Amino acid sequence: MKWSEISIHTTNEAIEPISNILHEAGASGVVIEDPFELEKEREDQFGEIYQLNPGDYPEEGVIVKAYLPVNSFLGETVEEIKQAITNLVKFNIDIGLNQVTISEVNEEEWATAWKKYYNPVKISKKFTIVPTWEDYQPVNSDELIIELDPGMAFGTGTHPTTVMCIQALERTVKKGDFVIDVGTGSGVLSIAAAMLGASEVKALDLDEVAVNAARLNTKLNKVHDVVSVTQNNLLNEMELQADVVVANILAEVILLFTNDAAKNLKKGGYFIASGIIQQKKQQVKDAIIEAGLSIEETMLMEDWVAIIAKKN
Ligand SMILES: C[S@@+](CC[C@H](N)C(=O)[O-])C[C@H]1O[C@@H](n2cnc3c(N)ncnc32)[C@H](O)[C@@H]1O
Repeated sequence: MKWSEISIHTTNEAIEPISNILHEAGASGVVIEDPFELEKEREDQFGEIYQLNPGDYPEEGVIVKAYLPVNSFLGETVEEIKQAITNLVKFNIDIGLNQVTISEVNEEEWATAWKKYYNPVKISKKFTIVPTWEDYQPVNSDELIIELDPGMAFGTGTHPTTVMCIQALERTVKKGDFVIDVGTGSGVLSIAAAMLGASEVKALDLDEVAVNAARLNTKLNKVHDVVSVTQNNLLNEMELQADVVVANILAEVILLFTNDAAKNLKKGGYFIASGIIQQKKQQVKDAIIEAGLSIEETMLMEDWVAIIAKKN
């Protein structure tokens, strides 16, 4: 697959809304080139010094980059992104230079581009995500480490929607549980569930690239005996009884399978739904309640919402 890199020279203030616009437009990940990164102390946190190239960073403002698949919608998508960014001015957000450039990258370049910006990150009480090419020494003896090579699949583990899912899994998964992960991407949530003590995890994704990446990552983290990865459209044809169903997919997609999520849960089981923008929160909550579940908790991180619901 060919990928296109969209690069936006903007301001610090606009990073978050622009990242949201890019995610909404289907970008698999967003990279921020902020000159502040060059100054930042990283040694204390991870015991390592990172080699960053000043040539990659703008002198002023920040550059937000994202990767979009080259397909027949690309032109429209880019126009929508440009329009949405320009609209930010109406909300008094300073978009700075607002220089938007598009360039094509091939698969290999895309994968290596990620590696430059992807460092170990402690994302919850228990978990630290470490890219496979980093040599990381745990800070605490009870720290759980997920090694990841996201490859071309979504899921570096550090996106707010993923972080909230992992935090929700920490609260809901018990030893011996059966967990279903809908839209597994790199497999990060399935790996986390297995490390939290689940005895069986079913990872599902429609995208073959994700299925392969998830299989690779489950082996890398030595949880492949617990996690099975299958190509599947949402929960279609599934008649299972899980303790936890977790899904980090956009609200529009969650709305398509809230009934199936409820059907595939045991009594007392949890549905963790993430990837929801604020504006869609109520619609998703209504659908979850309509499916017979009760809302236990609503989490919020950087404008993203995750919901923990229970089957009573
Ligand atoms: C936002 S990513 C989440 C990846 C990972 N679970 C995480 O939390 O980082 C959403 C994933 O859902 C998958 N997906 C989208 N539509 C799907 C569908 N209809 N059935 C199964 N998977 C789907 C995508 O391929 C992608 O890997």
